[in-house]
Amino acid sequence: MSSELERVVAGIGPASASAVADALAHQARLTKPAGSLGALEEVAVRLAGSGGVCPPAMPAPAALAIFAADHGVHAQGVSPWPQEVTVQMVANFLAGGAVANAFAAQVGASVTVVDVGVAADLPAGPGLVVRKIGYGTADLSIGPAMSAGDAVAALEAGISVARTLIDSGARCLITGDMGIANTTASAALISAFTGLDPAEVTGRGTGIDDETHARKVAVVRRALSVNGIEPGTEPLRVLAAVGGFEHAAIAGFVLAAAEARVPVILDGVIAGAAALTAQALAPASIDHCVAGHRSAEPGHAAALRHLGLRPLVDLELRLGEGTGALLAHPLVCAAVRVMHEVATFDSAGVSEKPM
Ligand SMILES: Cc1cc2ncn([C@H]3O[C@H](COP(=O)(O)O)[C@@H](O)[C@H]3O)c2cc1C
Ligand SMILES: O=C(O)c1cccnc1
Repeated sequence: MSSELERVVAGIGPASASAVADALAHQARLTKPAGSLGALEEVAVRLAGSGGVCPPAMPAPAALAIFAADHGVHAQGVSPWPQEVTVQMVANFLAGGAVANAFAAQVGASVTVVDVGVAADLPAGPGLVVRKIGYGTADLSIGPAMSAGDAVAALEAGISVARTLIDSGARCLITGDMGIANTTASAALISAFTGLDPAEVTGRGTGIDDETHARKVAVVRRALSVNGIEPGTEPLRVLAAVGGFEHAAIAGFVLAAAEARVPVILDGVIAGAAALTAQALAPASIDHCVAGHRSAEPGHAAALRHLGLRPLVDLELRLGEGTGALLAHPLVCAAVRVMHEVATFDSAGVSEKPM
């Protein structure tokens, strides 16, 4: 591990037990039946633990970072879309025309696009951060997708983007991705980190027929065997062998947010695969994450189970870009606002339930 990455990992602490206890006690005194806010109570307690303070800081303003990269495994015919859609969608994000832009506008989040490995050059401009590690990864079904050094460089790109956003005032980070064929790399990472069979965690991505799906499962299986990935393989080696530059960068983004005790809302299957990588490098990093939604990809549900996270929203989205996480942001804010503004039985003079 590089010294910078090591420093971030060493700086990550777990949820504060005392803030969690304070949050649970506070929840119990609010003017509502115990447990009546369901999963939102869990989120509020989680954010108290993450920040180490009760009530937790409002998770706003929020900043979305969309990490974009290309994938050599595209050559195996695992996605119905041409590779150049990645760079075209980056231009679309910068012009404000993607679904992620509409959802970010709806919830008041800023949008930063990060080129960590798109297979074409993009002109620098407002809203675009260029931290290119390469022009797409190598084909992970033939050998390692990237070198160990490139994996660390991509992790550090994500660390640096998270720090810049936090330094400029963001109090909630939201993960986003763009990279044609990245659901294949996601499935390989999820299979490697959960131990589940590729057939259980490989989905239909942007929409593929049965024949393409069977090929995609075989590609994931071959990737794991060609690269010698087994249970217990060192996490950085797994990432370099079968990950994408955006997975590595999102993992770094999560680690840096966790170090700073700023909550991260995770998006779909790509974020899930990246969060498994972050968990393998620093288990406590997940204490600072909220699962924004559950995507339709089967690997995402598997990743969330392994992360121990309960998704807030399930709208059968299967888009990525950060869209599911953006939609969850107002729910996370509402959960925290309850802790600040709702009266207690004492303060409001409301009778408590007799024992
Ligand atoms: C127009 C378009 C916009 C997207 N926005 C996100 N994705 C999503 O789909 C891609 C992954 O699916 P697969 O592995 O099947 O290629 C990623 O780029 C992901 O961000 C998009 C895909 C397309 C086509
Ligand atoms: O789960 C996701 O985020 C997803 C699913 C399909 C395609 N792209 C992203």
